[in-house]
Amino acid sequence: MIEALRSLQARVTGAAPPPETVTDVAEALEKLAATLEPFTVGERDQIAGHRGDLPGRGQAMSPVLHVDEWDGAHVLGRITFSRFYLGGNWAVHGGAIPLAFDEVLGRLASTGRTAARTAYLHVNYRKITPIEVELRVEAKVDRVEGRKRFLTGALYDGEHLTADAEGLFVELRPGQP
Ligand SMILES: CCCCCCCC(=O)SCCNC(=O)CCNC(=O)[C@H](O)C(C)(C)COP(=O)(O)OP(=O)(O)OC[C@H]1O[C@@H](n2cnc3c(N)ncnc32)[C@H](O)[C@@H]1OP(=O)(O)O
Repeated sequence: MIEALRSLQARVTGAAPPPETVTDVAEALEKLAATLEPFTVGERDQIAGHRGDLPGRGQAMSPVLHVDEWDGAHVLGRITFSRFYLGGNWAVHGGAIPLAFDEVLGRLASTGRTAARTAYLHVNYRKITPIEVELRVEAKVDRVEGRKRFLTGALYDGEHLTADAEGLFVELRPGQP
């Protein structure tokens, strides 16, 4: 279902259908939304974001990270921004890149440790990040100071660095949301 939704997002973004097709698609989507409405659950029980066994944790918000290496200290993986993430001139939208970094660094920050939240995320846009190209993602934990975890990450198109990020993730105290 989530994979189909990702595909739909990319198709909708890249399409210019005739008005009758727009109407048909809109009706079909409204029907689908109505089909799911009776199955609305609380956050704890929803599928999206909670299925570690599915690509992208089963959520369609950020692009899927395909993991090649992952431990408590570093991540190596691959990520492809579909057309859904198009900003302009075949470059990924500037807001989608921090989204991807937050997903990777945020998960790494909490791997094998108490959960942490993003306190800040600084992103440098070095070159255009292309749409529909498999990119290499690298991330690591640089240092831990008490509750503070400092992580860095980078996105590469081949040998070209397209963006890098530095984030602070603060360990949550018991009862902190
Ligand atoms: C499975 C999940 C995968 C995806 C995960 C993605 C992660 C996310 O996106 S989380 C959502 C986005 N983030 C948020 O909503 C966080 C909102 N902010 C907060 O909840 C709080 O401000 C929080 C938890 C970050 C820190 O608050 P609090 O626990 O009270 O910490 P606090 O005592 O103020 O600060 C702790 C230390 O961090 C430092 N610090 C906190 N915020 C910052 C900041 N923005 N910049 C610099 N330093 C900071 C403080 O100076 C302090 O340092 P020191 O111990 O040296 O004095």
